[in-house]
Amino acid sequence: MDADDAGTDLARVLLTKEQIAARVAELAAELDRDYAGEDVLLVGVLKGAVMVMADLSRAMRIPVSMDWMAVSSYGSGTKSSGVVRILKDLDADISGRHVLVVEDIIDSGLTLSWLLANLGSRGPASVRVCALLRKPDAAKVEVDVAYVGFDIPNEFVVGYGLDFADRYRNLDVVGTLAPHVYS
Ligand SMILES: O=P(O)(O)OC[C@H]1O[C@H](OP(=O)(O)OP(=O)(O)O)[C@H](O)[C@@H]1O
Ligand code: HPA
Ligand SMILES: [Mg+2]
Repeated sequence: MDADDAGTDLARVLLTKEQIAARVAELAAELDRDYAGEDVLLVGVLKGAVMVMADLSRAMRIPVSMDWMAVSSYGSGTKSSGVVRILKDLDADISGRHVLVVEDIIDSGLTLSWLLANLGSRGPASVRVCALLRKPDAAKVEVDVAYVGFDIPNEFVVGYGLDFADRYRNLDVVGTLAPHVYS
């Protein structure tokens, strides 16, 4: 689905599919350099990270493994509840492995800070984060994100994996939602 298909539901397109693809390719090249020769496990955080995981992993040239976790803090609203639940845990044992958490967005940082503590307690060789989007002005906790695609304004966004009430994930751009959709 593109911005035209979304019609008046989108207030503004923040990132076009070309901008997203170009930045994902740059991040992949950086990861190829930093993890060359290492055993790296990409951990995608469902469901939002599906698109960036698919595109980032395919743009990488080094071999990787992939696993998934499902945690949810937003439910169907536009505000983080701050309460993180594990809906699906990793299949892999990460002890001694280099873990790269792949996220669509760091908003308040609450989800990630909880996740990093949780993964860190499992004895990995390293844990780093790659997030397509980050909202610097929304941070409630500081989390160290090694790889960031774009810093964006503190507005609720949808597309490229990001949802509102489980919709708009299949939008090929990232944009802000018109108020009539959620009010
Ligand atoms: O920094 P935070 O304020 O914690 O927000 C970021 C998290 O919120 C979203 O997940 P969500 O709970 O909406 O689940 P979903 O990916 O299945 O939509 C997003 O994918 C991140 O995981
Ligand atoms: O801006 C957002 N949009 C969609 N999902 C989100 N989860 C955290 N922030 C956002
Ligand atoms: Mg969501």
